[in-house]
Amino acid sequence: MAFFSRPQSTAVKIVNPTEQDEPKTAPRKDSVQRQCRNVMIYGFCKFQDKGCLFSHPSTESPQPAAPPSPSPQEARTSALTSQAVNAPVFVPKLSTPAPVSSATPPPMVAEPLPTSPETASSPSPPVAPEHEDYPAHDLYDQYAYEGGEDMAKQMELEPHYYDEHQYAPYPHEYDPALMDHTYFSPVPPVYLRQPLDYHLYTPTTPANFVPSTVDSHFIPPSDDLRQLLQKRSETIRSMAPIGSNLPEELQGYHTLVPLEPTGPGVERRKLGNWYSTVYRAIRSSDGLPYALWRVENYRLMHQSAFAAIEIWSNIRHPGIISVKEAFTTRSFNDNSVVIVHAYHPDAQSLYDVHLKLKAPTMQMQFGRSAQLQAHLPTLVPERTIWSYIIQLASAVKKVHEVGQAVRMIDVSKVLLTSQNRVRISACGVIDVLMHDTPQDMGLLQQEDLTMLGRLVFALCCGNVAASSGQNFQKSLELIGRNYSPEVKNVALFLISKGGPHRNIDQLLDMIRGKVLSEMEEALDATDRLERELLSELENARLVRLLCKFGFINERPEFAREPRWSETGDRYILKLFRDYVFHQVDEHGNPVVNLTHVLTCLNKLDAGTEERVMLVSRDEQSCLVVSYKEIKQCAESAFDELARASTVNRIRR
Ligand SMILES: Nc1ncnc2c1ncn2[C@@H]1O[C@H](COP(=O)(O)OP(=O)(O)OP(=O)(O)O)[C@@H](O)[C@H]1O
Repeated sequence: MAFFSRPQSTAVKIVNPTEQDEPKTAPRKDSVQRQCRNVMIYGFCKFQDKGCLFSHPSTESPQPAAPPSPSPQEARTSALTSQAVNAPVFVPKLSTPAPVSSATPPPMVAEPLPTSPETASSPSPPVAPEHEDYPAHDLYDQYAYEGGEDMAKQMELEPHYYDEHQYAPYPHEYDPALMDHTYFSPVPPVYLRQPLDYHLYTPTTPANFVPSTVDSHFIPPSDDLRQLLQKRSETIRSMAPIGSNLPEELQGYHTLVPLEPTGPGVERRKLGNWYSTVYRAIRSSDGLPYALWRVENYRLMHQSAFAAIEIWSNIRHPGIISVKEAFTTRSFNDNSVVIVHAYHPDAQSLYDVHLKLKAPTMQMQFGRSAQLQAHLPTLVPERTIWSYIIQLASAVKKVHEVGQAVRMIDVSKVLLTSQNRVRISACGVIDVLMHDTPQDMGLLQQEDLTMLGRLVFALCCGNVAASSGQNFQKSLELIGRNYSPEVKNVALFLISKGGPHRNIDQLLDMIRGKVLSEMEEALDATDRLERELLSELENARLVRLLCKFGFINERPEFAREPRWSETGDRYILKLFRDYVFHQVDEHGNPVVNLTHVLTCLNKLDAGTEERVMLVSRDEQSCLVVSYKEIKQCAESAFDELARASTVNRIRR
């Protein structure tokens, strides 16, 4: 089969329009040509001879007789008339209303006009509001809006133009009885909702407003973001090295993978008096990955040790890695305690990112001096330092608010989980390990601030021990040289022994100005992600469509069904499938054109009127059908299938 192009539409010659062809432009709606609203409502205008500027048809009778069979426009006018019998007299608003005399009672509304029984009883159809039907008091604004400023000005200059008593009939309160119910319909209007044209992709915000190629503070350029997410998916699926010798099952978790190097020869640091290892494992009940903190050789004597875990499991904050649960286990052939946290694939500690000496990768390129330089950690930019301070301060604030202390804010325990996004890990671990050592919570919270100060020193100076005794002065000078005085102040405030008055709120007050720009970046990130999401929105729709096609096409039970045979109505689905996926070019080579497939599927989903020529495999017959017809056919085939699947389930 050859690749068919879409049937061409008939060519239409484009010529300059002649004068006769040109549409007659409607005469400008000047106020003088506009019919007076009083005439429309009441059939006459009492100001006709008193200077009313609107047009008044030369009719003798102020009460026009109802026409025998009204045209739609007339019917509408009669409906309006029937509703307007109690309406107040139309009085254009003046900017300086004349005072109302209290002595003379204001004239009341016009007498109800006799209406034809037909128009009086029949409910009026919902009518879209038009300018003419707006309440009279909006008319002044209407003129100004439509460009009738001259008229409006004229009205303004003639304050005595109207009878001053005419102002009173207007009630100050909103009277529903006076409402034009064609406008404020008590019954919700019925709309015929048209489906979206899915073949037209939803436009996103203009690229220069939310640029996706720019490396913003929290979100890398779109391509990198996708790579990053792909890499994370891959990380989640990675396997443990062979010979890891890990338990197959651990209290409802399986497929353990160590997240740090283990085994003989690996240098290990202790957490307090204990060694710890972090694993990733899949939870059987939900199939999701979690980070398991295992503290080795720890014999837990009392269940009360887990009291803090309950508190931690209720803390939700974007700067804290959530705690799920904790348990003891002997599956590692020892007494281990395991604390389960949320897992963030490819997370790296701040130590690994900023402080760890990097391998000398540039040796070949730049020689020995470059090699030595390559070992040195690079200076962390001030913007990044502020971002970390703000995020961590916000996390600390949350923890202190619930009467808890973080107890572990360290470059090795703060993880970078995505671009410039940090989270405190290992929460609850120290609480479990030290559960039998009573501690003053106020002091622990003070210690949190000091630990945050040490972290700031370490990051600014590229040295874990930057805030320790002998390094302190030199580190302070270094911070003063490389960072703004505000960073230095914050670092000093945090590290100083401030006494019980030093608290997280004071820190937040100090960094208030920086929080604003952080928030802007965060909102920018939300916009960026929303835009990315929007561009992926159509994927799910197309997958669903393809799945439907997969379900209905080539089912063995349809092989002898007359409806799917060459004379059956479902035959077009077979041919359409060939048209979309099985085309060959004029040399008989398969056409593998994703754009063609997507275009066809989108048009099918939209059910467009566009026609397509479908040719049988033997090229003996061809059908010209619209996408709309194919869609109807596909939907009815799928509905039948879906119904059959339910029936069988019920029978079983
Ligand atoms: N919740 C988590 N999600 C994803 N990865 C994590 C999580 N918690 C820890 N990790 C990973 O596990 C690694 C080991 O964590 P750990 O706290 O033991 O760090 P470390 O650098 O080995 O510190 P230490 O030397 O004190 O043990 C971290 O570097 C981090 O990459």
